[in-house]
Amino acid sequence: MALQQNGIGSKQNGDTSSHRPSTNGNGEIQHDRAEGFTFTSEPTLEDIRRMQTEFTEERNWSQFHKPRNLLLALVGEVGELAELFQWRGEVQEGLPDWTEPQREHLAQELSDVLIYLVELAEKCHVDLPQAVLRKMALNRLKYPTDKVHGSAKKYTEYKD
Ligand SMILES: Nc1ccn([C@H]2C[C@H](O)[C@@H](COP(=O)(O)OP(=O)(O)OP(=O)(O)O)O2)c(=O)n1
Repeated sequence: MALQQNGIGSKQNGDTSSHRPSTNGNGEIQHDRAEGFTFTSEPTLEDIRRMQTEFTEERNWSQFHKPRNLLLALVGEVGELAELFQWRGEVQEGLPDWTEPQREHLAQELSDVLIYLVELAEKCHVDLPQAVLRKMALNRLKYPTDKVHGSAKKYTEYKD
């Protein structure tokens, strides 16, 4: 697995040949769609699950990493993430006013959230990548483009 550094706001390493999965209108994964900011393709969620399992097993911490504890840890990290935005007002996409140390701190807090989320899903036996595909399909059904285009209302507020 090739782990690459990809700082917040960077533009994907200039690697135009890498796969960039996205979904079409039917939820099928497509590749190589032109976008502004994209992620590198690795590590996958399964890679992250496996690396975190190694990390906890090496420390004999599996005994503590039960679903409820993982949920509390996840919520704690979401709180730390929120603190970075607290009292700043709205920020622009790409965080142009943030310093490099602030961006790195943000990258770390986002990573903590993802790591605990992936481990919580694992311990609950939820296959997270597949669950995301199913949920996005549901979201598309709930929010048909012709009905909601340009509106941020919740689906319960739309009249048929
Ligand atoms: N019992 C633990 C402790 C840590 N971690 C891992 C997962 C997170 O990615 C990160 C969390 O570490 P900390 O609890 O030290 O939290 P922070 O890294 O956010 O440090 P701080 O709270 O000082 O900001 O380390 C873990 O899996 N299990």
